[in-house]
Amino acid sequence: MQSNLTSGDPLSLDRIRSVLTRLEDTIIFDLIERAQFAHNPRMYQRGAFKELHDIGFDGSWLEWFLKEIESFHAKARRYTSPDEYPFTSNLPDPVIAPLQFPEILFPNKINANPSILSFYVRSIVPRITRRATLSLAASKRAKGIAGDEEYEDDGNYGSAATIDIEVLQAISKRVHYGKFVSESKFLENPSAFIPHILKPNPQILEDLITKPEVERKLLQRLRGKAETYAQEFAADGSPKRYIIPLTKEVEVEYLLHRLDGLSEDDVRRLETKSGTV
Ligand SMILES: C=C(O[C@@H]1C=C(C(=O)O)C=C[C@H]1O)C(=O)O
Repeated sequence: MQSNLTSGDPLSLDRIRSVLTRLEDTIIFDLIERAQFAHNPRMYQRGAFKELHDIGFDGSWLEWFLKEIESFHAKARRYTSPDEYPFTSNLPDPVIAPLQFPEILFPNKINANPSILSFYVRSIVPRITRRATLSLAASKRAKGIAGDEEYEDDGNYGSAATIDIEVLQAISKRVHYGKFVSESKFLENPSAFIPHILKPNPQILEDLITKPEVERKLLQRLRGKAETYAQEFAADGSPKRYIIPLTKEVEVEYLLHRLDGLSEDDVRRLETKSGTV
């Protein structure tokens, strides 16, 4: 399948929104898979595994999985693509030359993954694994296991972490696609944005990029998918109540730096453009 970055118009809002819709499906179905396992809070606690400390790693089980998997993906040049962002810092260089992607985005270093990881571990995992955790506790009580030993840990640390990483990568891609949305909206009407970048006004920029009807249809679509595939998520909706605002934060942050390093002439030339997407 052609990448959205190398075929057709990568700044077409319709194309970008179709990528966001596909990522919704990936996120929902991966969350359903994660919900089959108990919370397993040990996986997210730094220092909980002596075995990791013994090999010189003092992060959490999940952070170790991220480091190991993202180190390989970095060698395979995954993070040279403008739509892929790692959670791990100080990754190795690619072993083959990076692909030459078109310069679509304005140079930036925005990476919201620390916020995504924290929200996922603290808010999403406990909610979506609640049913499996309670079911595990009931089966342990039936075997005479009571108290703390009843709860939360089914030992499936490898399977659960593998799925966690798929979810995190999909949420990260979805949130950072906000950069393409912002570039598209900026080039459509630069003069609407430029005054609020030159005199930074995040609220006005957020108002300019917000499309309430798009958000309404998206949430309606998601409720339908959740009711069809994952009733336990339908009422909650917390992932989207976080992912949309964070996507917009990325959009605004990208816009705030969209003129960095440009000369007054560059800005003036942009102001005369409109509808260049
Ligand atoms: C992503 C877009 O920008 C904003 C963010 C949205 C989201 O995160 O789902 C939806 C609409 C906009 O408020 C867009 O316009 O499609």
